[in-house]
Amino acid sequence: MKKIIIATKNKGKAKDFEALFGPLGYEVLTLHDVAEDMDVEETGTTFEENALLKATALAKRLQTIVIADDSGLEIDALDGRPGIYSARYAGEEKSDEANIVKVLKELENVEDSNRTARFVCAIAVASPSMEPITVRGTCEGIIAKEKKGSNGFGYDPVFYVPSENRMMAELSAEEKGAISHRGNAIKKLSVKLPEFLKSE
Ligand SMILES: O=P(O)(O)OP(=O)(O)OP(=O)(O)OC[C@H]1O[C@@H](n2cnc3c(O)ncnc32)[C@H](O)[C@@H]1O
Ligand SMILES: [Mg+2]
Repeated sequence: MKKIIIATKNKGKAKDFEALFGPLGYEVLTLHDVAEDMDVEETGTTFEENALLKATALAKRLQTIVIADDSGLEIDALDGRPGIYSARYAGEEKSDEANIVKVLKELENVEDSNRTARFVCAIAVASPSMEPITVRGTCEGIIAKEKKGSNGFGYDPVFYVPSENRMMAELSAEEKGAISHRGNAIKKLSVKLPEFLKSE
């Protein structure tokens, strides 16, 4: 089976990638499989910069092609926060539950029409011999007032997807992949990646 390496330790993200790459015949490997000790500091100021940091560090170490994803939630009423700080919004322990509680508290007095938000996903592909590339996918939604659904990860239980009339956490992995920021980024990658591989 063909293998694809994603420089992530986030198991929810890994599941999303499995839903996207599995049907194409790829086995998805993560840092847990190839470099458990690796922890790249996300010092960039954009999703793209952070995705590049993660992808290039692992590509250098493994001497092979690697993909990385840096993603997050931009809430308009919070001037785009939590943004690139989405994973650690409520503290270093990276708790999905605590992050949701914090966001809902901050939006307590914000009415429905002003609760617009989007998920953003930057994917970087790096190899030891090539200039890396990045793509960005987004997914528009509305932050709900309470949690619903148990699929997915992160902010999915409070992210209402108007086109599906459900929370992201109520979608199956396949349904999420068809409309999500990550799925949209992968669609763009499928256009760009063949060029990248040809010149490698
Ligand atoms: O850096 P890696 O190891 O990949 O794992 P991470 O969880 O730290 O990943 P990021 O730095 O990219 O932060 C992404 C955060 O944004 C949120 N997020 C990203 N994509 C999401 C999705 O599809 N559904 C819900 N929340 C998401 C969630 O809180 C993630 O922890
Ligand atoms: Mg991270």
